[in-house]
Amino acid sequence: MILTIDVGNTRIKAAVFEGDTVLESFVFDKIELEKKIKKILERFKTIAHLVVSSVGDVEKQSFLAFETELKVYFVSNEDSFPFSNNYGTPKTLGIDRMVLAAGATLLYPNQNRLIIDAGTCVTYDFVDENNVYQGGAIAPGLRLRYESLHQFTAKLPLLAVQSPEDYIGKSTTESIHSGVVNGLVYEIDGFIDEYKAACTKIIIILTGGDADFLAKRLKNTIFANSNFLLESLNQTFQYKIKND
Ligand SMILES: Nc1ncnc2c1ncn2[C@@H]1O[C@H](COP(=O)(O)OP(=O)(O)OP(=O)(O)O)[C@@H](O)[C@H]1O
Ligand SMILES: CC(C)(CO)[C@@H](O)C(=O)NCCC(=O)O
Ligand SMILES: [K+]
Repeated sequence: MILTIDVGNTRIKAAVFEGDTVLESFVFDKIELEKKIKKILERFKTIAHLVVSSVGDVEKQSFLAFETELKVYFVSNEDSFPFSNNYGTPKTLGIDRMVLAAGATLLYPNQNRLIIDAGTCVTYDFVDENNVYQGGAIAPGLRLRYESLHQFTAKLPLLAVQSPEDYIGKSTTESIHSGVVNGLVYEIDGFIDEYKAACTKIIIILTGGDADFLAKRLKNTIFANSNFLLESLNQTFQYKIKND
């Protein structure tokens, strides 16, 4: 049994795996980290590995504290991955993006794949049918868009995410909801259309904290899987064990 942990820019996500199956998943704040891990380990006594991928600012020590009970493994850019990397700056490619690319490569062998992760940032990652990671895009996430409008203007209020009634906003709040939600939906549909035009066949995976909210609003029919990063982390670790 393994415990996978994804330290994101805002929150932490974790899941317990037995083979390829998720037994349970968790979301929590950084300050609760050690307490939550302890609780999970008490419930799932046969967890032998803690597998961590982190783009956040959590100290390694918080995880290393558990080394007396199990093996702790941090996924890094130095590991071997199931794809070859055509990114111009592979050393600065986010580890979350590498893990997503690895998961897509292993779970959907020899197909074009686009992984869209709608979290704090929205990232787009493309791995082609020859298992070459080609790159993608980084854009501000849903909540970040609301926060930036408020923070970098004098007059705009900070709103909570809400579905716009229409693309024509008839008030300040409606205009913000339309600009942020419709804007992001159009962006994602626009990217999907570009990739679909370039590839005759492509698998598209939508994940991250806003995946479900966005999936229902897209013109393109996309299956959302908010656990895809954790599943990919599990796959990446299994791949490492097999290839060591
Ligand atoms: N309690 C919450 N805190 C923050 N974001 C939330 C919360 N609930 C829902 N969300 C939504 O989830 C999005 C953030 O997604 P997610 O939790 O995947 O980000 P993250 O933890 O920063 O991970 P990553 O850095 O990998 O994107 C926000 O845009 C927001 O709309
Ligand atoms: C883009 C984020 C912040 C998304 O979590 C992360 O993947 C990251 O810090 N990336 C580094 C830059 C890059 O991927 O090229
Ligand atoms: K993200």
